[in-house]
Amino acid sequence: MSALIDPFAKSRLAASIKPAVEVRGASVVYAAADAPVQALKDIDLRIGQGEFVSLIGPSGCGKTTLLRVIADLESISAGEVWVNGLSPRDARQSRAYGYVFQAPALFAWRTVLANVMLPLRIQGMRKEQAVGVAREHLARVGLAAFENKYPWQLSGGMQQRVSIARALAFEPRILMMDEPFGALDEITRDDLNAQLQALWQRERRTVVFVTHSIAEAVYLSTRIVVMSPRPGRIVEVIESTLPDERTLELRDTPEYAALVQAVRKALSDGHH
Ligand SMILES: Nc1ncnc2c1ncn2[C@@H]1O[C@H](COP(=O)(O)OP(=O)(O)OP(=O)(O)O)[C@@H](O)[C@H]1O
Repeated sequence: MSALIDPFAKSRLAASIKPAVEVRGASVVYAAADAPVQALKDIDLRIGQGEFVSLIGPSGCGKTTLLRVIADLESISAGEVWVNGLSPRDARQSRAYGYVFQAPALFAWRTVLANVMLPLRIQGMRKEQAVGVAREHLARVGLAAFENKYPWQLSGGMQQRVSIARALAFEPRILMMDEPFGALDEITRDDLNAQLQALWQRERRTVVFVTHSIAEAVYLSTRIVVMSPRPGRIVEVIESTLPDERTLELRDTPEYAALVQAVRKALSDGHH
């Protein structure tokens, strides 16, 4: 049968791609002074290479915990986690992750260029090479002209772009983003969403993205993981029907509205 008319060709291809992240039956219980807190319960999630996956759910449902478990910043109480076929610890040691937090976390006394260079230098890269790599990544987020500024001389949105350049500079295979645009105004957020989408288009890196915004999740993701209130469980995984190439105008289409509706419904189902 020709591949062109083989109805299962696409799903077979997807199944053959080695997963970037595999979480099986994972639970996290935090020890607390009064009673233990079950943050995650029985999470099963497989993320393919090059996917853009958002985690969305009510405050305190364990989104950050799940991101931290994948990135080896938190350990699981039960289950298994594999990243590129390695344990999260081995993946971290092989520098699989780039991490972008809600606050830009830049060093105020270092220039923009020096901030982006820092992890490269810690990794042992020669200074001249680190300058070149840092400049290249600053250019990709549109900040080439700002390399000699200090973080406090930049707007919040520009600072967050510096953090993204820093996370991408050592070419991580997986970009972990924990509400990176949550503290920004809506216009800046739209702008950075469009830039991040274009960046993902170009590089097709695996992204795991935590957000509270349904609009942001639908605009950016290839799949949206909807979580329930604590203990966090996966209520539904919604596959995007939008084309890979997206512009902000796409948000006015019926397909976009239908996805927003589906996420809203899953969030509400998770509460019951
Ligand atoms: N170190 C810790 N010790 C005890 N409890 C914790 C710890 N870290 C998180 N928790 C609790 O675990 C639950 C999940 O927290 P987490 O930060 O993962 O949720 P979240 O979905 O990212 O929340 P938000 O959207 O508000 O950022 C919360 O109830 C939180 O209070």
